[in-house]
Amino acid sequence: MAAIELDSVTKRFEEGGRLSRFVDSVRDVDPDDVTAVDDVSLTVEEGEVFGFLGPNGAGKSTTINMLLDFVRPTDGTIEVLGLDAHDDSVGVRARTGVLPEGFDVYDRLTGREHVEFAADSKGLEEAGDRVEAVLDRVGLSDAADRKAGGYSKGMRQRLALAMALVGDPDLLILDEPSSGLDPAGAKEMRDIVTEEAARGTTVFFSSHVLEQVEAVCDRVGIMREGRLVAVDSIESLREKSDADSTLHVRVAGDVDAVNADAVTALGGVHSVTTEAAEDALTVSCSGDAKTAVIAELESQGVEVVNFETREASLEDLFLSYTGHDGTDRTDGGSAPSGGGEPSESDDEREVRA
Ligand SMILES: Nc1ncnc2c1ncn2[C@@H]1O[C@H](COP(=O)(O)OP(=O)(O)OP(=O)(O)O)[C@@H](O)[C@H]1O
Repeated sequence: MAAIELDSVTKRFEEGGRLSRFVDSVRDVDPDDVTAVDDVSLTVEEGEVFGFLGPNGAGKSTTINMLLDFVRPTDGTIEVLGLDAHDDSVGVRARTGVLPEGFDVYDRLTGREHVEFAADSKGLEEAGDRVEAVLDRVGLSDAADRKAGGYSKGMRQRLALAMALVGDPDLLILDEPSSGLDPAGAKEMRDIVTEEAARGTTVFFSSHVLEQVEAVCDRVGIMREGRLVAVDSIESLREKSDADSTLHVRVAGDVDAVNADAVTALGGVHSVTTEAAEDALTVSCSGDAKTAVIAELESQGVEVVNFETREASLEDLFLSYTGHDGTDRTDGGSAPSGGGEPSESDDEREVRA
């Protein structure tokens, strides 16, 4: 069963406040409205660790808020853990642990009282041992009876994680979970995500810290201007991306004898440089062009001594899919139905913005 199912979900925030009779009769949208989420369809399977990425303002928090019925979609349907996100929001929240972005503490309550409060809101009875266990798990046992107003930023974030974890939720929604954590805290948070996944919990994980995402996620979805422009495993996104991999090839004999123009002419190859001193050439190419490069060298009778590849980093991928490197990948490659094709021109979007 799917843990999260979004079907053609759109969320428009009405900014203009104009009466509907003044609204454009064709699109029925006030040009001052903000389309935070635009016709997004997405399925996250049970037990998956799913990374939700996108630049500032892409629509990630709005999507998360719709899963929890804090915000209602303008169009489309949302199911969480097999329940309707709106009609069964109480049931969804009882089985979901949430670490919200920008969580703040109640200064006068202790850490323990915060987690007890979270346990109470999830309807857990006699939760004392479970509260103790999650405080221990996030490394707050020693500080549990101190007022949270005196907690450091990292301790507040650990407390938020403890509140999300109490009651062994079926779904964990983590919005920027490593914010404020030092490297050791970020590693502990990753370990907790991995442990939760091993116990079968679905984790929906939004973050700007791409190494965190790469370390823990099975698949990622990339949002851009409200639309889901790619959904896949990081490995597949790498294969399909325009972001370059680098192939460094050492050859036997004179590298200047290589027909570099023929290599450059191969599909997916963007540049070739030769280094005579090292008898090597460096090829910048898309992930799936590397085999063709080696085959071309062999067909020229060049003996390949060895080769190394450097894959595009997740940051390169992110930039290539969100267009922040100057390219436009709104074709999405692997975007699911409703997520890939642009539904309006850039001009229209400028008018809206
Ligand atoms: N309550 C609201 N009223 C009006 N516009 C809103 C509201 N909430 C979000 N928006 C707008 O919707 C768009 C998407 O915002 P959202 O917070 O979902 O982005 P995000 O991807 O979570 O960004 P960030 O990474 O900065 O947190 C933005 O243009 C934002 O200004």
